[in-house]
Amino acid sequence: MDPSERYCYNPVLRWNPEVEDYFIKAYGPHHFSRISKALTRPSCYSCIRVNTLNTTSDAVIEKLQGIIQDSGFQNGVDGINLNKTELKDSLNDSNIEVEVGESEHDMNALKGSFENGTISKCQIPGLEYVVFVKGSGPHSTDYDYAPERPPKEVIVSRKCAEAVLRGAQVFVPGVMACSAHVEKGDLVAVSVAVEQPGVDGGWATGITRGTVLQGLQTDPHYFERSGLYIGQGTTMMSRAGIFRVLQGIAVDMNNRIFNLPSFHDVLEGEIFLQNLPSIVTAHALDPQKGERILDMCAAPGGKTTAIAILMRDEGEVVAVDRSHNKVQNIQKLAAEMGLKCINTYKLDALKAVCRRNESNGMSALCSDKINSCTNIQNSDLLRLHEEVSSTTVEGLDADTTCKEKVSNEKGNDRTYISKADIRKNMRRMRNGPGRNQCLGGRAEPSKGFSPNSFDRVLLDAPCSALGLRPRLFAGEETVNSLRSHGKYQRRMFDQAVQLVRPGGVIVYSTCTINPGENEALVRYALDTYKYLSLAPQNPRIGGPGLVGCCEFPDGYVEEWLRPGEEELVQRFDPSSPLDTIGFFIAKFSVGSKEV
Ligand SMILES: C[S@@+](CC[C@H](N)C(=O)[O-])C[C@H]1O[C@@H](n2cnc3c(N)ncnc32)[C@H](O)[C@@H]1O
Repeated sequence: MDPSERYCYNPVLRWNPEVEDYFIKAYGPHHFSRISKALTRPSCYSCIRVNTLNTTSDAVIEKLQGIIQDSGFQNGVDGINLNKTELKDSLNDSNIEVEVGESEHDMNALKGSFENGTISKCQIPGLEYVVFVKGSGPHSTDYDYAPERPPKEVIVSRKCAEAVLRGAQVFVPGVMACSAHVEKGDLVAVSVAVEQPGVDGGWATGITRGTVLQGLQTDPHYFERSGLYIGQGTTMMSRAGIFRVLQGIAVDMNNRIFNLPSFHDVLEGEIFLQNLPSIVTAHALDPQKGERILDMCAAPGGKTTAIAILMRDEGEVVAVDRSHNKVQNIQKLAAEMGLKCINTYKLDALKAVCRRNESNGMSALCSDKINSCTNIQNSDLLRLHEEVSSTTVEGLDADTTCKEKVSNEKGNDRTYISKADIRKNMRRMRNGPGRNQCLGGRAEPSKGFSPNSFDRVLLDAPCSALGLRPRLFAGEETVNSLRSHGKYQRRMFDQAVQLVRPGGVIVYSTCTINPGENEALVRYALDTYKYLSLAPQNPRIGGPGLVGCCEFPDGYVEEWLRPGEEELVQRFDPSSPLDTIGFFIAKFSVGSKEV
């Protein structure tokens, strides 16, 4: 095999065959293949939301420029220097039709945002507080291959590789296999073990941790790893060390396929790394000062804090999540950003509505102040909740569903102190103690809220996360698991509808490309609740939704949007010039519930 075909990054995303058929019906074969390709790559820029209550975009840009200079990025070491033409080309390099009218205007504003340099302000009206930092890639890497002297290699797990593509290092737990005789300081080619179809019809990588590689075709999964090389690095310990210690950096990645500056733990309280569609979601909700807002699936709090800042910290944002630890994370983020209007609760969003108990004469004990029920003994309601909960998909828990801020970098608790760590500590000293140092309070449980008690509700639903990038494998979702996600989301939406007041607003969003969790939810909402209508969103930079329906081999028909509805939702296509994650936003106006 030609080494240039083997030692390169050209992954093909694998899907469950039925899911692939379904998506091909939805998008057409060429468009779906572009989406699949785009999903294997990270977006070409980092998107930073500035906390306008504490600072300004200009101040943040100045600080980030200093940090980038300190870290050597600007010296071309990491290839981040913005090449205007390159970037404009990458934004234009698509066959996807860009929507017209307002959206085209916003789209041009987005392109314009990149024209001033490496770090730039978003030029979409209203989003000037969003800052973009341009990355680069894909770069080709010379792995110094010679027929008799194949490069020393390290194979990493898929999760590790996805984190590396986003800018992380290779940590010890991520290493699956390594060449014999690797010593500290060796240059190694890093490839990824991706799931392959197994004999039992499932998927498996088939590589046991600790496998010795010879660099020969007899190595396990040699041919499958063709085109799955994610860069070159220097080992920070010997082969024996890598498989003996439990943590630390195993490979310092110094020759990456994609270079994206990492701003984790930088300027805490002043900025938040957030995907552009998530920021747009908060705008679509259009929260007003003094209102009472519910964020039903709020952790880690990215959209909660964006909403609170749009409200200038005036009013109340009730942020709930079913995971205790995740609720604490929202509290920490709110404290870090200095936001006072956020109240957090641990609550299963499927049980978010509490009612007066009319059947046994007991009154619901709802706190007048916060309308949060602290006690409820309605057996009928509880039974209903049990039924609803039983539709929960196995494994659809907090950790697997909130993938927007995926943390694969398990090895972050490392003992090795790199120059990067020293720089980080210096920055911390400059920036104050930050999120990790501030204590989170207790995650107060809630038994739910009174019907009609919120002006606006955001349901950023747990989903299949099939829009997240970069992704190297998509075979785990089946048509049935996708349908289960849809059922779960409809049950949550039912709760949202009860909690919002007449005249209020519901925004529903997901980070998946699956129409069954997007357009089909909108169809369910409009057909079930006649007093709901789709509302226009501002800004609108995403594309139109999918119109029509899909008939499955088992006869099930999934209905999407009807003509005229498509321009009222925002669908962020990962293969479009915006280069965002796959995302979907629908906004509903709530009419009189009496009808
Ligand atoms: C997509 S993430 C939310 C991201 C968040 N809105 C943000 O922007 O930072 C989905 C969240 O839903 C939570 N979740 C899943 N099932 C839930 C349930 N039944 N009740 C409440 N939260 C749930 C997960 O713990 C996860 O944090």
